[in-house]
Amino acid sequence: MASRQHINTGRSQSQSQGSENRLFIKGGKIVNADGTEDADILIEEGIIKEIGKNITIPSGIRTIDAGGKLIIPGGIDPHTHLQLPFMGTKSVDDFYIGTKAAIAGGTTMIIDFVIPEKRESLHDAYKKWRGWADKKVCCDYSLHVAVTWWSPEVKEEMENLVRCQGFNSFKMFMAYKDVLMVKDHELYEIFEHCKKLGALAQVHAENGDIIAENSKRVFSAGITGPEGHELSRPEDVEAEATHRACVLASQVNCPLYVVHVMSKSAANVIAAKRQEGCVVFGEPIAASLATDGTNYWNQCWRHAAAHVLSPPLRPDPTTPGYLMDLLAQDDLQLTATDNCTFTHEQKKMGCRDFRKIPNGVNGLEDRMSVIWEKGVHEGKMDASRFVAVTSTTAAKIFNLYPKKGVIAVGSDADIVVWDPEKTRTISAKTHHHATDSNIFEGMTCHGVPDYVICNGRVCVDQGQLKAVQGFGKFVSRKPFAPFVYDSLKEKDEKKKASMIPVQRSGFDGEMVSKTTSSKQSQHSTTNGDGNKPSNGEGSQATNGNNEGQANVGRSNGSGIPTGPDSSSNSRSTVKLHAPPGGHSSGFW
Ligand SMILES: O=C1CCNC(=O)N1
Ligand SMILES: [Zn+2]
Ligand SMILES: [Zn+2]
Repeated sequence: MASRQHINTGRSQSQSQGSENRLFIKGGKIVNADGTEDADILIEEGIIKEIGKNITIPSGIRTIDAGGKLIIPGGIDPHTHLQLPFMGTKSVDDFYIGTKAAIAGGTTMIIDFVIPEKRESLHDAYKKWRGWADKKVCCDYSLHVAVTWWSPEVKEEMENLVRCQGFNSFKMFMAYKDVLMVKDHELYEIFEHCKKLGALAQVHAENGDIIAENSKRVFSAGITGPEGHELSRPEDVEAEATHRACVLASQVNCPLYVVHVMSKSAANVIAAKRQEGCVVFGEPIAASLATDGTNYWNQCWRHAAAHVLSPPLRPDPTTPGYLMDLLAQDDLQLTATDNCTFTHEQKKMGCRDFRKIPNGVNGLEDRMSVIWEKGVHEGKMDASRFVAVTSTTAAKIFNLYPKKGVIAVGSDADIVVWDPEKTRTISAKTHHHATDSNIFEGMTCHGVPDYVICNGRVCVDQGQLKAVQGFGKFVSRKPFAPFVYDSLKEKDEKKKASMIPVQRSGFDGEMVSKTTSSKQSQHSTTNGDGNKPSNGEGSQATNGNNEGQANVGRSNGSGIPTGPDSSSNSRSTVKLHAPPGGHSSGFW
């Protein structure tokens, strides 16, 4: 059970006054990511003050009877795009409507994205987004910043945002060529800078160059409908970029977060890299966990276009179940929605050309119920894992924990009384989004919030939505999140230990003597990074094949670097083909 520590959250009494600044929740089963507990909860001034069985109830306090229900941390959606100017229009869920819809479904915090245009100051863009959001949000929110271009000024602004404005995450697009996309060498430098700042690097992982070429060819072949969207960016294009981002990040040992994982192939890349010991997090979204790309071939254009987002949903109908399995076993780590909604009128901008269909779907209101239905009710995960993937892990990754993401003394009173047996059928006719379609239309889900409490204010009251515009606050975040950065230290040390230059006797190019001892001698037959020289690299010592025995992932004591760090798994020593002179595990 989460430690019960007191945390100063900085929210003054007036901010959390709300309809009741004291609340008592009795009779429920508390579910945290690390366990469950039958206990009551006393809330005062927006903070969880006490958890236990025999709490003295102050007089005049409102009591919520949570008998037979679960008490879970409010959902945290770490990936939304509210009122985003995009593709010649603007997403219709703004910071008021979007956060109201979020609360209706049991989400009590969002993290949205500042997306500067190329050449736009990151700081100016940040101020713009704060101006849009602060007066509208119904629940607490935070922001990531997208790095859509690279220059010394951008580098400096990133540092200022981390040190002075409370940011610890930056997103880079590998797609949207010429609009948002950055190139590999820029990614390398941005990752290196994120690592130095103690920030998390997020990527939209699709190969933008391939998409640009494919889109032209698919359209020229006469395919103008939404099916062209998926045909132009099949899952290989997502998986390739996912792998490339992992390789780039590991060169500089930068922690990586892959947003909207939409395919089996990309998910497998993340799972494999995590097995190798890379610090990489995978974020499937409600859409990819509950529906699929066969919708792009629906006879109804409106239906098909409503499902257009990037990366696209995959036509393999087994994808959602596969991604949910990986999420249940922590090969994928947490869920979001990429909520970026457009009406049918807006989607019609692409009625003759799929490349012009505004990309984006809903999810904010329905994520919690959809994940409960497809994950818990279908028996793939328990309630604690549900809490982890909908709230706690996001709080830990983005350094909001334990202020957010846990039912613990001192934490914010962002709490949901969850009825696991109640059902609801999702429809655009009844949802709270501003859009006129819902990609989960007609889906009946178990798992419905009875009460949703935001910083002590009851915002869903026995199923009735009572969200208040402007009640939410911006939440800043510190760098070097322990959950992210603590596991990097060991890899940093290992690499430092292996970055030893080879000492050589002379530069006259004479054949050096064969190594006689197991440790690297003064006259080694290996090149600078400890590998056997191959065609044209280093001295031409001929020692037969280039193969060698190596303890993958562990220093072998001589300072010769080894392959990908697999120290985190039980893999034994493996026979490696010495890389042709490049570092197989990267260097930093
Ligand atoms: O990356 C993004 C931006 C907004 N919409 C979308 O579908 N993908
Ligand atoms: Zn994206
Ligand atoms: Zn997005």
